[in-house]
Amino acid sequence: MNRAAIIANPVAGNKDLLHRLESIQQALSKQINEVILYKTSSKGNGAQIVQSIAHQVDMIVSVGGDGTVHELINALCPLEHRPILAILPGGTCNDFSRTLCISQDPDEAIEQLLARNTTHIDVGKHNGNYFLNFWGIGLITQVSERIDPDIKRDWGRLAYYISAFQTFAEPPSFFLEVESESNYFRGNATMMIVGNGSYVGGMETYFPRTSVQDGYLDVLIIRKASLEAIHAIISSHLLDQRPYGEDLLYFQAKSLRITTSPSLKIDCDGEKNTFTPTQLTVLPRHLQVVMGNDFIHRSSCLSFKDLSV
Ligand SMILES: Nc1ncnc2c1ncn2[C@@H]1O[C@H](COP(=O)(O)OP(=O)(O)OP(=O)(O)O)[C@@H](O)[C@H]1O
Repeated sequence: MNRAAIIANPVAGNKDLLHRLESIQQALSKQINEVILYKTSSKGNGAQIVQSIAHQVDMIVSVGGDGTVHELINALCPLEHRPILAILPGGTCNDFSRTLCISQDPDEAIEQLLARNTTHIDVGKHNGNYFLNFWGIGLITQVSERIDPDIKRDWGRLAYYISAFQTFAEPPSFFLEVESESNYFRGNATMMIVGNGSYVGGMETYFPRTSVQDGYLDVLIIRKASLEAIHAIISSHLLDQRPYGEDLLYFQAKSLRITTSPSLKIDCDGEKNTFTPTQLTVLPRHLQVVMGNDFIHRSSCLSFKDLSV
């Protein structure tokens, strides 16, 4: 490997790694001829940096949270030559780094970066936007929109759960039509979430068994935010089975066509810039990433006990 670029977001939640950027650069320089360090100057600058350097580097290291990773992969994924992506978790939730089993401890994460064990992972795509972790509408969007930035800064991941409890008291309801290659749903719903990775808000709440290498997106539609639906989700965790119940629907898909009434704001890896209707597809093994030590082991025990798709 000849060249790498570190792209760090100085305003992301966890500042531990920011003070160590020069030492990370030096450590990588022992293995790689040239390592360039960039600090983003504003939202969108990370994407500009990727567009200007991607053809010259073999690896891009994201230092920041899921918003930073999301911005970088949206510039990386449309390219023909895509450098390897490495993630050093420097945000608040760091969902995608967790899916890749990257340690949340800065020293261990740097060790894993230096080991440079890589694998290829699936990427989700909707209307020209790319996502690694999740795509959602309804309750999930309202939960993250209601998060108080002061609570997020002081309480980190807990802010998501405070907001979830507040939103659950008055869940949204909308008309949803979803068509995949093997499933069709039409009716009222309170939330739809599509997972590529398994973490949302720092926890494996919806997709503890999803794989980023199976060529499928996992789809969960919650018709009603009822105790029955919560019970079905908790039971699926405890029993290692697909969530099943009157108030929800769970399936896997390679492509989805989604319409809602009214049009809804989409939460995609935590970014909320797009609206329904939309079409989703999965790009199998589209991106080469640096993985954590347990990734291979975790991937080998991901299937549900009930194997039907
Ligand atoms: N220099 C900058 N100034 C302001 N915003 C920036 C800058 N660089 C990047 N951003 C934006 O900051 C936002 C927040 O960053 P990020 O999501 O990585 O951190 P976080 O919210 O703490 O982490 P997480 O999403 O994992 O909870 C992202 O949308 C990113 O595009």
